[in-house]
Amino acid sequence: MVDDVNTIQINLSYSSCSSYKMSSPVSKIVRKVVKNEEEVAEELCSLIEKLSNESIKQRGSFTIGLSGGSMAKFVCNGIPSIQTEWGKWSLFFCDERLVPFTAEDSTYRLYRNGLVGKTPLKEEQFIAINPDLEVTAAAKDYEEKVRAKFPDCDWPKFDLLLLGMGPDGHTASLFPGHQLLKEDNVWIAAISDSPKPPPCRVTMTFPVINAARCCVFAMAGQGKADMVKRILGDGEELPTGMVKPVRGELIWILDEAAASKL
Ligand SMILES: O=C1O[C@H](COP(=O)(O)O)[C@@H](O)[C@H](O)[C@H]1O
Repeated sequence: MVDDVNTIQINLSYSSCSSYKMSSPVSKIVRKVVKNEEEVAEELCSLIEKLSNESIKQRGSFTIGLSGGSMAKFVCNGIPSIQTEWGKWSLFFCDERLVPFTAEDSTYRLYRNGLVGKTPLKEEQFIAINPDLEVTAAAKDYEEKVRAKFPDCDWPKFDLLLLGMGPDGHTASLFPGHQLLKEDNVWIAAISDSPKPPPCRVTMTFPVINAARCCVFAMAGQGKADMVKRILGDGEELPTGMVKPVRGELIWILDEAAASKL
């Protein structure tokens, strides 16, 4: 379990809304290195268990944002065994590929297949995109769905966002050098020129990500080591390095291989 996580409550407020300033420093950063991929999943899932129970105790619900790729594997393998009040969860997507739910690369599909039937979570608890819409309409529609869960907010305050990091340093569908890195008007943005296929996606914007109570990166393997060093060691301002929760906590869970160049 992440050593310092017990102090997380210091940063929590009871509201589900947040204000946002681009330049605010991150409140707290925790870095945890474990042995291997299996331990990354265990560490991540104990953290999810702990934060879900704290959120439910304090606010009566748990709001979590999911990412695709390797994060889905960690979560789907590990969380079926945690102890939590599953009925109080709402699951959102930090980003999603605009493909049918039957497509291999649909992130919703990964989580639905991995969690519904294997946990008490029900399909209705997933706040998913409408993949039949054109990309700008899909982003607008998804923002409306998220706003309905966070009424009257400037910026929503998710209890936990699970984020990945691509080999180019992207996170969610926020890619290096892309104009969306500066987007601070909308909660959910459309991207139709993603350098990583598929080209059309919807993504949470940085003000939403950085308003969360807690953001977590979890990764394993030598393939992540160079980029981990560039972000955490050299402090490069790539999208992953721009995740700086304003009044929240930032947690990195790495295996020894991913941390090997730090
Ligand atoms: O395309 C995406 O990639 C990132 C990173 O995935 P990973 O497999 O390299 O961990 C992921 O976080 C994002 O949700 C996804 O759309």
